[in-house]
Amino acid sequence: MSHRAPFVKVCGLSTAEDVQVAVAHGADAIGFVLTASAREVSPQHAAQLVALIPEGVASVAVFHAEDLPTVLERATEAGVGWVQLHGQRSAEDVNRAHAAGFKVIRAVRRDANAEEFAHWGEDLLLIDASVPGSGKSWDYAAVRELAAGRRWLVAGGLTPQNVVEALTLSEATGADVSSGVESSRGVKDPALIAQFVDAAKGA
Ligand SMILES: O=C(O)c1ccccc1NCC(=O)[C@H](O)[C@H](O)COP(=O)(O)O
Repeated sequence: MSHRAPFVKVCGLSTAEDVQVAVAHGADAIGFVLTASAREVSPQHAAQLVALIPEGVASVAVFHAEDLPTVLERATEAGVGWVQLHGQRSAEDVNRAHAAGFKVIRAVRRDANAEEFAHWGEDLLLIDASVPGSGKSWDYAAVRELAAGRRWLVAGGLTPQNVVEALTLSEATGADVSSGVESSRGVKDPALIAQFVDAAKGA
């Protein structure tokens, strides 16, 4: 792990309070799920929350199976600066998102083929559990060599309790959380968001 404070992204937010708590505690990125999910928000709703995010904190729209034209349309409507691409993707998708003015987090499953771990031009790689947003943890040390030298986020099953260990084991640039800061599926708990960001930033 680098000696710089880890990059921390909190994902699947849907209320002003949750955004404000994450920002106040020093989150580097806030994610809005614009794909089918218990956490899905409309691009219009996301736009209202993006307006609360100060300059210097990344606003991220998260997608799964959507094609690039749909990604770009929804992300533009939401007013985010970044897109996070899960699902079957190509280097061309990354290029097209860049050409449209977005920074890109490309998400890969921890058990993806080795070629998917190659650098396709994304700004950040995110290495996730097999099912994104499922809250399932995995062996965070397993991809350390594969991802060495990359800027990447560890994700999947992180909590305020295990994020420091995950960052240490994985040597990732940062961490991403959703389920681990929820009181029930899709419902964020501001106190858990604060605990997570504090813990990760102290790592
Ligand atoms: O959150 C979802 O439901 C979701 C659905 C489809 C694609 C991505 C989704 N979420 C992405 C994330 O929240 C994070 O990148 C990551 O998977 C966090 O997972 P976890 O902390 O285990 O919930």
